[in-house]
Order: sequence, then C-alpha cells, then structure tokens
Amino acid sequence: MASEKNVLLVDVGNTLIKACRMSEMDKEPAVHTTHRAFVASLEALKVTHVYLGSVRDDAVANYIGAHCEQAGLGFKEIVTEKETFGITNAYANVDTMGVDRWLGIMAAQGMTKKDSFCVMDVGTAITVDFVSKGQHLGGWIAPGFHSMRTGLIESTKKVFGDDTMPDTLTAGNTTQSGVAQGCLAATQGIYRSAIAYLNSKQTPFDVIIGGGDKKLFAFPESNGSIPVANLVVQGLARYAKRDLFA
Ligand SMILES: Nc1ncnc2c1ncn2[C@@H]1O[C@H](COP(=O)(O)OP(=O)(O)O)[C@@H](O)[C@H]1O
Ligand SMILES: CC(C)(COP(=O)(O)O)[C@@H](O)C(=O)NCCC(=O)O
Ligand SMILES: [K+]
Repeated sequence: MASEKNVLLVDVGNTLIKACRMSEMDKEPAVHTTHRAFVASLEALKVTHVYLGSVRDDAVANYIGAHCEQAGLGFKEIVTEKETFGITNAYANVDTMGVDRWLGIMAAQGMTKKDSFCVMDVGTAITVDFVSKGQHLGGWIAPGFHSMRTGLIESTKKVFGDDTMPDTLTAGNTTQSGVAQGCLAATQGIYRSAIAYLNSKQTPFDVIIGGGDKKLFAFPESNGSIPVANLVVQGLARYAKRDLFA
C-alpha cells in the first residue's frame, strides 16, 4: 500500500526540475537544473513511486525512468491526452501540447467550482489555457520575462539589460529599466488580455496562476485569482490519487 509521503511528483520544466512529496505539496519544492542532479538526489528520499511530467527532450524522462526502474521504484510519466477527468483537449494533435499545460488544467479543474476558468503558468514561457464546460478552448504561448528580455537584447544593437525583475510598473529612465519595465508591462498585458477574453464569454470564471515567476502577476487587478504553489505537481497528484489511492 503506497503512502503519500513516498510518492514523488516531478515537474520537469525548461529551466528547472521541481520535485515534492505528495504529502508536502504546500511546501516549496526541491529544485534542480539538470536531470542528473535530480536523479542523484533521489536515493536519499526513499520514495516508492515517481510521477513525472516533462517538457524537455524525451531523453530526459527516459533517463529518469530508467533510473527509477533500476532502483525498483514505480515510475509513471504522464503525457497530454485527448480526454482526462472529464476535460476534452482542443488540440487535434494532443502529442504536440506541452504536458505542463495539460497538468495545469487538471490542477485548476480540481481547485475551482466554476464551469469556466483559465490557467496561467508563468515560467520560461507564459502559457494561458481556457476551459469552459469541460471543453479546453485552446490557449496562448508567450515568452516569459527572461526569454522576452533576452530575445529583445539579442535582436538589437544598442539595447541592453540587467538582472532585475521589477515588481511594480513604472516608467523606466535608463535602457536597463526601460527593458525590465517593458517586459513587465508586456507580461501583465497577457493577464489583462486573458481577462478580456473571458469577459467576452459572459460567464463567471476563475483564474488560476502558477509558475516560478507568478509574482509578475501580483498586481492589483489580479486580486481574486487563485495562486498555486506548483500547477504541474498538483496535476500529477490527481493522477497519482486515481492510480494509487482511489
Ligand atoms: N531556485 C531558482 N533558480 C532559478 N530560477 C528560479 C528559482 N526560483 C524561482 N526562479 C524563477 O522561476 C522561473 C522559472 O519558473 P518555472 O515555473 O520553474 O519555469 P519552467 O517550468 O519553465 O522551468 C525563473 O525564470 C526564475 O525567475
Ligand atoms: C510552452 C512550454 C514551453 C511551456 O513550458 P515551460 O515554460 O513551463 O518550461 C511547454 O508547454 C511546451 O513545450 N509546449 C509545447 C508546445 C505546445 O504546448 O503547443
Ligand atoms: K510555463
């Protein structure tokens, strides 16, 4: 019989690998940058099951899976599906949709009582997915704060930046602050556009927000949205619950 403290939920994002026990989903996850570092940390955890969602190369999930198998651990990689927990995917080719988005939708559905919702994951990329009455309507993929700033600097000659990530929107009066503020303004514009899109559907909705950079959305208009420690981990927990604890 599995125990929640022995089930590890693993979110392999483009920048970071985040892992936490199913019994500790409210706590900050352990963070690694490489799959090798993650695997090296695994033995000491003494878990029995690993549930994983990955948006990196298949080789990464395969490497982690092979290691788990060798160590005698139950391993399950969740992939994007056409229909799960009563939600139907909008993609005709579901294999091409990032599983972090699918898991975010599953997590959000478990947190809202409303028929309509949108889920935003603010990390390397910013993704927004819309769901209404069990139907995924599709979504948006935009550059995250760092990708936006790097892309801008790389494609211009005289624009440069620094490492700051501002938390309030003002007018920048240097190149660096203009870039940081511009990227913050663009990011917050994604939030505002999502709200406008949902308002056009004229039905009550919830907004669920996760990702390592979700503080970019901590501005007054976002009061009332639901912050989540880690959407992928929460989504994986629903699958683990179904498989191991139903
Ligand atoms: N320990 C950390 N190391 C690096 N970045 C971090 C850390 N904690 C938070 N961050 C922030 O989290 C962001 C990555 O968010 P995350 O949701 O993990 O992205 P992804 O899922 O794309 O890997 C980075 O852009 C960074 O600003
Ligand atoms: C858009 C993403 C890069 C977001 O990943 P993240 O920022 O969490 O690393 C990921 O969901 C992905 O690789 N998607 C594939 C393309 C798609 O979803 O259509
Ligand atoms: K993301």
